[in-house]
Amino acid sequence: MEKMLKMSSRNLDFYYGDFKALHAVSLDFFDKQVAALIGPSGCGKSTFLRCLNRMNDLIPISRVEGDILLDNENIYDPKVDVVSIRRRVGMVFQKPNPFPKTIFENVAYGLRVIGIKDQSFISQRVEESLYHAALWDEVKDRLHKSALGLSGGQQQRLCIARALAVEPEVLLMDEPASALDPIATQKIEELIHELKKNYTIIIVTHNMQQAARVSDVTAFFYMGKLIEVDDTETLFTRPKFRQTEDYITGRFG
Ligand SMILES: Nc1ncnc2c1ncn2[C@@H]1O[C@H](COP(=O)(O)OP(=O)(O)OP(=O)(O)O)[C@@H](O)[C@H]1O
Repeated sequence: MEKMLKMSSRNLDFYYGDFKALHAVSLDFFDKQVAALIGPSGCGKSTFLRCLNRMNDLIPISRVEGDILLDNENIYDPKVDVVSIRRRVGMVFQKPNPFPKTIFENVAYGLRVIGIKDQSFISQRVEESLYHAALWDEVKDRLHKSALGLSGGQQQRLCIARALAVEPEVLLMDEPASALDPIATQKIEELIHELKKNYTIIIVTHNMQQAARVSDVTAFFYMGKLIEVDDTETLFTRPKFRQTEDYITGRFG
């Protein structure tokens, strides 16, 4: 099947004040694929991820040069509405960050923000989102209890449900399992496998086994540069560059 280009960065430079954190990164992401971003601490993975839904706009000293295209439209074009970009490109963070509200209200939150008032529509979307985040069975009898009573792994799946509720096209995940135990991590990995049937997923991970398990393509970053991107299996078995090989064989990082 022909892969469809969903998102891409073109010659992306990123600065925190005078510090250049990304150097001319050009990278393509295809529809219904999982891409993993790997590399040693500080290489710019999270910075790059946050550029993809303009989360870095919130950092006053930051500056972006180059383009990021979503369905061929530059998301940094001044005409573009940032809120609509963040709706289309959802994000899940390293530490589960549910709001101190009920499980139901956490998932309904984004729908209320965009002005949806129809209660039966909201209820239906909450149920669907929890179902797609593989959490419905565990919470269906306690929807109106606090989200803070859930386990860490459940909270992270709740955050995924919250992101799914507004029907994003792309899902960004910044080390979504690094704060979780092995069983909760496995559930998140299985979930990623299911979600890629409907979404483009881009995941930052420190865990190379995880990248190998969940992703179709892997991109290796080093010191703010994209060194190499390839099919995950190829990158992990026949990397083209010395730095990639050194990293994946554990010589540094
Ligand atoms: N808000 C900020 N202000 C200034 N510099 C920053 C900021 N955030 C990140 N940096 C710097 O930008 C570089 C890239 O950081 P980034 O967090 O993107 O790396 P990373 O590869 O995701 O690292 P890690 O795996 O440790 O999370 C680092 O040198 C970091 O110190």
